Formats: sequence, C-alpha cells, structure tokens
Amino acid sequence: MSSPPSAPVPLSPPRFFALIPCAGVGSRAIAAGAAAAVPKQYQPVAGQPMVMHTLAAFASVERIADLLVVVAPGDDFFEHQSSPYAVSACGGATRAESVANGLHDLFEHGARGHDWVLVHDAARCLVTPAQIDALIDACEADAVGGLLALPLPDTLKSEGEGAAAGRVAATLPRAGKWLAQTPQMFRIGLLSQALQNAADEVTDEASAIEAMGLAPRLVRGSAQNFKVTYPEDFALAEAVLESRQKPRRSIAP
Ligand SMILES: Nc1ccn([C@@H]2O[C@H](COP(=O)(O)OP(=O)(O)OP(=O)(O)O)[C@@H](O)[C@H]2O)c(=O)n1
Ligand SMILES: C[C@](O)(CO)[C@H](O)COP(=O)(O)O
Repeated sequence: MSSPPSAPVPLSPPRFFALIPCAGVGSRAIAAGAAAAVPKQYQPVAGQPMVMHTLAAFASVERIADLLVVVAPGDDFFEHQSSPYAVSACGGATRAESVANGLHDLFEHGARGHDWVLVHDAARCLVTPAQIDALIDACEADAVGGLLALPLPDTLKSEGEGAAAGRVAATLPRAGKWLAQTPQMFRIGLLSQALQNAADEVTDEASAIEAMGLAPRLVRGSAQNFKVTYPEDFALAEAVLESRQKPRRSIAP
C-alpha cells in the first residue's frame, strides 16, 4: 500500500532584509577638478561618515531581520569601524551589478526567495525609519512590491539636441510622473531573476521588475530623502541632519 502524499510544508513567514549598495565612487559629487579623498558615501556629514546615517535609519526598523552592505572589492572602510553590520566586498562595475551580487550573498547566508529585500542607496543618508516602515506597510501584502517615489513638483522640459543643445525643446506633461527614490522593496527571488534578465544599465530595481511586465507600487516618499549626488548636496544633507539632531526649542507660554 502506498503512503498518502505528505502535506506541503508551509512556508515560514517572509523576513525583511536590507541591502545597501555602497560600492560607487561618487564621480558627480567631486567638484570639477577636485579629487575626493574618499568616495562620497564615506565623507563626513553632520559628524559621521554619510553611510553611517543611512545604516542607523535601517538599524532602527525592528522588522528588518538583517542588513548587508555591499562595498567595492578592496574597500576596507568597515574594517576600521566598530559597526555591527554585515559587509560584503562584492560590489560590481554598476549599481545593478552590486545589487545582484549582494542578493547572491544574501541567498548564501540563508535568505529565501519569498523573503523581502529593501534596496537602499548608501548615498540617501536622510531616509528615516518612518519612511522605511511606510514602504513596508504599503507593500508587504502587494503581489509585486514597490518603491518610495515623489510626484514631480516642477515643470518638466526636454532639451534640444545638436545645435539646439542647452535650449528647451518642449515642455512635457508632468501629470502622473514620479521621481524614483529608494528603498525599493521586492521579493528576493523575483528581484534576483529580474536583475539577471535585465541589462546592466537599469538604474533602479523597479526598472528590472518593470521589464518583466510587472507594475511596482508607488509609495509617496519625501523630498528630504534625496540622493547626495552633486557637491552642493552635502551642505543640504548636513543642514537637514543637524536640524533633526537639535533639541526642539520649547515655546514660552
Ligand atoms: N558600481 C556601483 C555604483 C554605485 N553604487 C552605489 O549605488 C548608490 C547610488 O549610486 P550613485 O549615487 O550614482 O553613486 P555613485 O555611482 O557613487 O555616483 P556617480 O554616478 O556620481 O559616480 C550609491 O550609494 C553607490 O555607492 C554601487 O554600489 N555600485
Ligand atoms: C536608484 C536611484 O537612486 C533611484 O532614483 C537612482 O536610479 C540611482 O541612479 P544613479 O544614476 O546610480 O545615481
């Protein structure tokens, strides 16, 4: 007599991982002609290397089970820090490659395909635990996943080409246009597959998912969650972080 088929083993609830691509060189952050001593994510902002602010925000989110920082091969920054974060020197030539390599590392350390991963730029050091929680709340029951993003606040122009470069070619409709931010949150298995299919030029995780015919959820982020990209962004990031650290002045009765 054959034994009855065994009941399928129920999947354990998905966990939430954070993956921080931190392997860039910050070429646009270097002022024309000036050489930066360290990549932008390690430059001091409001008393700490920029990436430490980013990591502190994720460390405050209780639902994040584990966090992996992806740095460039040979980068020894975290060897000189007494920080509790897991670090993998598996950064690639592009951001997409750094993320794909980091996902591989997460799998090797026990992550499963149905776990969630929140990918977040090291250079978005102003993200807050509340914004991270808002993304998780909005996406954890979603079939695809999603990203923080901001509706376009300004009038949108396209630039001419050739002899018309530097001049407006057209004013484009901005309704329904959003600026993609991070974190971007997807199932680890799905994202890994999407990045394998996608070309290296995809500039965010959502684009790789979209290329599979799926539609990531847009979750409203904040203008303060900007990416430090150009030299002038450092002073703005510092001002915002310092304003958060300052004790609020009480208003006299
Ligand atoms: N090969 C790369 C390129 C970028 N990043 C990371 O991806 C994030 C967003 O990228 P971006 O702001 O473009 O950083 P850089 O590539 O360093 O900047 P630039 O393009 O100006 O050189 C950054 O935290 C950066 O460290 C990465 O992990 N691996
Ligand atoms: C992922 C990202 O921050 C979303 O806006 C952005 O696409 C990164 O682009 P970059 O050219 O690598 O800075």
